[in-house]
Amino acid sequence: MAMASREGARGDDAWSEILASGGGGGGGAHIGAVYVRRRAQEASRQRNADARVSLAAVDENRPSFVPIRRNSWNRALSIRGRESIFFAPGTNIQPQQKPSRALKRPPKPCNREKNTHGGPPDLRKEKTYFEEVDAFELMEESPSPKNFGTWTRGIEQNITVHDLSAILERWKISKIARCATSGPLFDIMETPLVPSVLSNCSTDKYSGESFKTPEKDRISGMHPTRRTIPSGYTINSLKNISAETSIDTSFSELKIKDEPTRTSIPSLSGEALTAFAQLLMVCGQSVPTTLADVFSAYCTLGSIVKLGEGTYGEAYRAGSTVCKVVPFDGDSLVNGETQKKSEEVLEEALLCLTLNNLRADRGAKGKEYSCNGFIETKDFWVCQGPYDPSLVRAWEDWDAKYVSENDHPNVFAEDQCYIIFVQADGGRDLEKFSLLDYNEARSLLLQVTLSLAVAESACEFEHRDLHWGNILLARDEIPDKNRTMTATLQGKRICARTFGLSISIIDFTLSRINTGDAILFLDLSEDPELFKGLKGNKQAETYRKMKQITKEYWEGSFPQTNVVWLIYLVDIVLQKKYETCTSKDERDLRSFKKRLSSCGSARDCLADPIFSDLLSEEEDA
Ligand SMILES: Nc1ncnc2c1ncn2[C@@H]1O[C@H](COP(=O)(O)OP(=O)(O)OP(=O)(O)O)[C@@H](O)[C@H]1O
Repeated sequence: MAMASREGARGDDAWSEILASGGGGGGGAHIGAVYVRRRAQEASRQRNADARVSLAAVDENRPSFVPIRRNSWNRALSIRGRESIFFAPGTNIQPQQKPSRALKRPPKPCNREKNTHGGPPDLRKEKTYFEEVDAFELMEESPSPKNFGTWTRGIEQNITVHDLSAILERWKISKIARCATSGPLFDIMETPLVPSVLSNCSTDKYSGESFKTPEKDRISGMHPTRRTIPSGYTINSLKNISAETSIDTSFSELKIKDEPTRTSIPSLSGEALTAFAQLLMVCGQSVPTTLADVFSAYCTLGSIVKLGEGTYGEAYRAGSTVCKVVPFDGDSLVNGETQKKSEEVLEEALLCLTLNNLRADRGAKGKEYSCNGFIETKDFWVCQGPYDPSLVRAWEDWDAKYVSENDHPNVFAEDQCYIIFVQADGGRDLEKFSLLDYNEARSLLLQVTLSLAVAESACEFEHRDLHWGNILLARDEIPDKNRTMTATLQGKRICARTFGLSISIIDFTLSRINTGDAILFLDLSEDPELFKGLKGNKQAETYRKMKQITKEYWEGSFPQTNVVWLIYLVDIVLQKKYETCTSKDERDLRSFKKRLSSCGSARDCLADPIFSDLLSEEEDA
């Protein structure tokens, strides 16, 4: 079974082991809270079904790879409401059970390490936490948002450094409080404690086994979950907290009022903040700003170009960055869908920040795990107000050329809220990108495999939606066939030949990750439509394979879901082909695909002979 091989291959010298033994497993991970990004019924299934039908079939006799025109019907999926299951390190979790429990008050940040791990209080954590808050308050003293352009952050290549640890800590506390007031949607469980690696997403050393999310097959009797109450939490005390701190502060209370510079933020001692307030905090803002203010920090408004669209977001090029604009918290349907809520947007931001932590240029040197294959999120902004005319113009230009499936931006209310994800420009998505030759095809496959292997080993990452619209490619302007990229896997520096291609994986809407303190995932069982795509359609079949693998236990760690997307990717390469594709190339790719089906994780796949001449190991990082 996949899990067995995953565990079996974990060792001190992962890379040698991979080379020698044909691969290891998904590696260890951390344990924390589980948050379900739960989807609700959709408003416009039919629209998507129609689109699916129209584009799915390439050839009647051949399985289709082709999703709907705008990449996939899952674009129309909604994430509406989340359940939360908290569990302590070492816990075996059981799906969907809500036992009765009493919870105690959450400790303050300064006590958390002690309370959770039995060690001394970690004052460093408290310090960084308050540094984050201080930084935030300094921002409030900064020039008014009206003079946004003068702020010393987020502009062009400047990257805002977020204290993920502090953000997660605050988010968790607030989340618990929110859950406590909103009914029995979450569990807290405790088993013997092992250290947690809060928010570092395995960039520090850990011994994989200690931090692994419990596997489902362990749950069925072998290791019955001991559900007890972690110290410091009771339902009643949580309710008290939320009452004390007005956790139900409505969004309207936080909206821009007449005074633009300072919005009152719930007191720090109260711990809990609304998701909207936390989102502002993550963005380093006291109040929302305007779309024009954000975009003019990156480019002149006249130069904005729309690059692509999804159900939730419109991607625009702004200078050297790409800004993905996602409306949220509004009542109106957008593209037939309910808008995302602040909480969902906040959790997506946390996921992006966790993946950012894997980047080689972020955080501590000598990381155990690093890779640059996930799109870099440079910043986030909360905006409110009319859709800027410069964006409307860019939207209409794109529509004239490609015919948008999205609603015209004039549907948005004048006081609509938006989150802007400021990302690196990853290039063109695979759907539109033409590979030149077999080496580029292998480079694509290798970089995706390597990125997944690192993230899967570091933080139990599973993308779960890696269709061709979610892989971006860029080719070096000056081709250098000897170009390499490096990644770190369990402390070993790996060098991979790229043949001048670089890939970026985007769109983590369906993804699952273990931040070290929390598991973020989407409960796909709430969306049966996802699994009803056309028979023979490669993408639809891939969702169904994931369902088989996970047995609908979506909170669990199943690195094999990464493998099925790699198999899908080989199919795409075989289908797209490239001019110089020979029958030998095709044969090699087909046998690679066959071998993939016996892999249990992306890390297993990395050991495949198809990559062997492209990979080398560097001296210890
Ligand atoms: N960082 C980026 N660099 C270049 N192009 C991008 C970038 N981000 C997004 N795009 C373009 O915009 C398109 C839509 O982006 P994305 O998939 O993130 O939107 P979405 O609304 O999250 O989609 P979904 O409906 O699947 O949730 C992509 O397929 C790609 O063409």
